[in-house]
Amino acid sequence: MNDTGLNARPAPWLGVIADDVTGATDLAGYVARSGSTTIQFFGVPNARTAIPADVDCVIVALKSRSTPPEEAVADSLAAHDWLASIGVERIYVKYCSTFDSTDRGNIGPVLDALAERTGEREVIVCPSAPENGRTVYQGKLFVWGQTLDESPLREHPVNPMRDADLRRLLVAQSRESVGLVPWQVVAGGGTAVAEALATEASAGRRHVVVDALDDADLDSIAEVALTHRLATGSAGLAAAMARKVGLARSGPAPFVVPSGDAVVLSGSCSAATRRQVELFRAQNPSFELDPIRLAEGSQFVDDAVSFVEASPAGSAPLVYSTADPEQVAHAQDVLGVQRAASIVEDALGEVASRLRASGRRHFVIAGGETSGAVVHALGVDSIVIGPEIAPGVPLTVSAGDHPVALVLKSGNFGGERFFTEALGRLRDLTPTPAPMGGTPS
Ligand SMILES: Nc1ncnc2c1ncn2[C@@H]1O[C@H](COP(=O)(O)OP(=O)(O)O)[C@@H](O)[C@H]1O
Ligand SMILES: O=C(O)[C@@H](O)C(=O)COP(=O)(O)O
Repeated sequence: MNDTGLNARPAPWLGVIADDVTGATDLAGYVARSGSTTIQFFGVPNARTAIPADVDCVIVALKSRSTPPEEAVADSLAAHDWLASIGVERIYVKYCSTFDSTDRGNIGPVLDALAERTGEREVIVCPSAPENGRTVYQGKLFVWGQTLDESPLREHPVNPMRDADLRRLLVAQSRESVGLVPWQVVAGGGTAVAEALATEASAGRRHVVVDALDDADLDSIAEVALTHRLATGSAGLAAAMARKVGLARSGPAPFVVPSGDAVVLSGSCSAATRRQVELFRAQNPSFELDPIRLAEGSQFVDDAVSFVEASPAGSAPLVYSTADPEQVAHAQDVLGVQRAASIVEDALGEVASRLRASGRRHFVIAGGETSGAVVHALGVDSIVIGPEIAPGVPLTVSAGDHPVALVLKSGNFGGERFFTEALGRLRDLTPTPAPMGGTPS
């Protein structure tokens, strides 16, 4: 109670700073699964942004995964300060479960800055996400049993990951020393983890990689993370924290999908998305965007928009730049890595905004950077999180007037038939229009 005798509005129990859009939605889906009402903003909201009542988890999705460290630090501190201004006392930094960062990696500088700003002495570093095959053992990151550097992530177009040793990766980026809590300790439970973290901190190792092989390990780590002002990792540890918190308040907010036609937009070149595109293309209208042809002016956004609009009514066409590593390398040789990426991102963003203007309302998007570009082009500021389609990929609807339904898929996630599954879920959740003169369903 406050001094007016009324219940003060409780602050969200978790504030999240995520380094990309699909990373944020990945975490959002897991947290919402345990009953926390979750809202995700794109970029740092301004001081006038209203937070709906009874929100349990507020996420700020940045686009900082590949930006220079100074920029990532400034954006992350701004996100922290805004979260603090709405009363959040526990911050979670969400990076990729495959620890994606460039050569001038910015995860270290962001953790250094947030450790200082929050005053946290023991910074848990735990990218483990067992449901999506990411585990950490003796400080090494595994992806479905392969070490990170031997997994398909070694061929990522922008952040190729060629080392699996998290301590080595972080030491190269951070001004802090980096410790380890090995699995043998984690298996001993939360108290053992807390003691080991304290030992590492008193030896001067402020950032501490913590092993986790499964959800039971994450539950032990979550016990400790919930006593900290700052914790960091992928969606896995945040999900374990949400499980411990349980149904925070009133349960998930009502979730209404607007009606309209769908389009699938894919800019991810991950192994998982390449397979999803290949299977979907075989049975649905599809249009390939080629960065070299776009750059030289022999292909235009108009071509893709016209193609989608000429596709059979009710179909969900695919527009994609998804390509295999040789094709990507060729485009990068000709255009440069960043230019190839931005040509594709700009084109997919423009395709999306033109299709929205002509009435399309369902957008299924593959790729983190790609999703960021599309959401920006659509002018979406925030989304409400709905049910999950696959681990780490929830259905979402934009907040405010004229909503659109968005499925923002991390490149690596989803089964082989993901696009068909997502479109089916969208159809199932869209209210059927009432017959003329009838009562709406
Ligand atoms: N054909 C292509 N050639 C070069 N770069 C591409 C091509 N298609 C997509 N890209 C770029 O590759 C990057 C893929 O990253 P992203 O969208 O985050 O996918 P993921 O989630 O798989 O990492 C984007 O920046 C995108 O613009
Ligand atoms: O943690 C994860 O693996 C994802 O949430 C994620 O961040 C993936 O990144 P993208 O593949 O760039 O979408």
